[in-house]
Amino acid sequence: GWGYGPSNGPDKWEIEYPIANGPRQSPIDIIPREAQFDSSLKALKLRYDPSNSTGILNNGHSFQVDFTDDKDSSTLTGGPITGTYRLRQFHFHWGGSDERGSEHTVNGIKFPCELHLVHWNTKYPSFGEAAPQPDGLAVVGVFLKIGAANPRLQKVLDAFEAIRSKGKQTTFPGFDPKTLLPGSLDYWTYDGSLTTPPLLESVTWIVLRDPISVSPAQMAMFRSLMFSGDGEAPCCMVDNYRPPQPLKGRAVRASFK
Ligand SMILES: Nc1nnc(SCC(=O)Nc2ccc(S(N)(=O)=O)cc2)s1
Ligand SMILES: [Zn+2]
Repeated sequence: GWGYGPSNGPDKWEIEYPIANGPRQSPIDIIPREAQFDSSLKALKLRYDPSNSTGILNNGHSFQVDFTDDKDSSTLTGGPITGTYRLRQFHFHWGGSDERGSEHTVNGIKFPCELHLVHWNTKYPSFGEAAPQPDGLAVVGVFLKIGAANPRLQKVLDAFEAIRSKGKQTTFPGFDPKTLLPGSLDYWTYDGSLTTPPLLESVTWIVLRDPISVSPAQMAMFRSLMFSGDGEAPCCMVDNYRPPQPLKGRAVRASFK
């Protein structure tokens, strides 16, 4: 199956997923001076209920924190989207060292890590039905920048000993993802895709301008996870990011001047 190695990584995905060369692929390089300020863009409204967080899972590509999404209790509204999108999970992408790891870049600059909060449009009955629709998903991206240790992030990292290898999961109750957001919700937005197979072109991307902090020691903890399962040759989970894709004429709008 697909992965991030030399034989199954991003340059090979087009073989099984030809949409990899589609017109609205993600991530992209964001060039702030080429983004169009759009005064009609609304403020992002993120309302998350910590009681909706259920578990944390190593899925062999990243790790994700899953949320119960059978009610409108953890939602994204406002911003560039119409209607209500429900939070399903959040996960991260990171590098083997601090100078790479993010999927989106800004003026060609890579961050060491990027957080994705994945939401689906409640005009569809479920995530699975929304995922293939052009307006099916909305992902909020948050950059992580090397600085002071992030105590809120540390709560997630403290669960890692239970999910070291592929397929491992454990309960992760009562976590509020709002604690992982920067002070400002100013954002760039564009029409894109999932950044991993099946690379569905169904994502309204909302990338926050301001990063949150992560320390070098915390980045080392991300790199202690394994792509491999128990009993397989151990392979550190690093460089699980897709590089920027061609913009192909898309507009990138900014919610701020
Ligand atoms: N019918 C379907 N069910 N599930 C899928 S794909 C599962 C899924 O959530 N994939 C996913 C892949 C990439 C991203 S990302 N990195 O945020 O663009 C988010 C989510 S298609
Ligand atoms: Zn992602």
